[in-house]
Amino acid sequence: MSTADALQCTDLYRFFRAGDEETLALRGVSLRVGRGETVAVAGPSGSGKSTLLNCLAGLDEPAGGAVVVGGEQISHRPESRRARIRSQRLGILLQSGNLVAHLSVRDNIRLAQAAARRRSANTQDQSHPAGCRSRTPEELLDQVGLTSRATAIPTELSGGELARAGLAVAVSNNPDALLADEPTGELDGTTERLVLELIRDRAARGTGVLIVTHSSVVMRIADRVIRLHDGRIVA
Ligand SMILES: Nc1ncnc2c1ncn2[C@@H]1O[C@H](COP(=O)(O)OP(=O)(O)OP(=O)(O)O)[C@@H](O)[C@H]1O
Repeated sequence: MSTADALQCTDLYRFFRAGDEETLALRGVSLRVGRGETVAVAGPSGSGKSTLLNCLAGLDEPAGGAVVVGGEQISHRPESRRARIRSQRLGILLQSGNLVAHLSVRDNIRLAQAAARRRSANTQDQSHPAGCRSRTPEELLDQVGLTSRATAIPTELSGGELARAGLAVAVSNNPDALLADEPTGELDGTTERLVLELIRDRAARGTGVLIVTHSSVVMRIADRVIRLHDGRIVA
């Protein structure tokens, strides 16, 4: 098992240009998330939180700086390489959801695991990034309390069930790092606590967790809170 941080970025810059207008969404952001650590990222609307998460996930390319996941650089790499690193080393929970609409919850988990295995086979990299074996779909369904909903498709699930199913898929590859954008935004108190317990359990198994959030409950369970303002870390 690598002793590298779960996730680290150095001096990230990201500009957006619309017509004559240029927005500096990230201005030199550096951070590290250790294995087993949970870090919350907070900040006002427009401070750069989603842009940061997208760059960390390799879904967006920073203009400058570097992102390293589990010891492997994901930034400034061809999309095929970024996709392989995402699939093997990252769990990503975006507000837009991470489930394939026509597949059952169980098949969504199987699909994510098969993609990670296929990419491992292609690169001869058989390591389990976070240092322990991946859970089976049945174990993951049990853990998120969805055994009885295993064959349901996403449109048949409640908001809380969708959040739990999304989390099961995001951690199904036993990721080095879990990146979540407002994972509890729409949830009632009970479901929020359950989702946070599951995230904490994942951290206890060695995954580094980074959560973009406005929730004071999420900030309380985090080991650290990073505050962004105007594309910079201010605390
Ligand atoms: N595709 C884009 N084109 C132009 N500007 C963008 C684009 N995406 C983000 N921005 C700008 O970059 C800045 C940071 O946006 P970002 O979405 O990262 O903020 P945020 O902190 O996630 O906001 P919120 O809490 O409202 O989701 C904002 O000024 C935003 O308008």
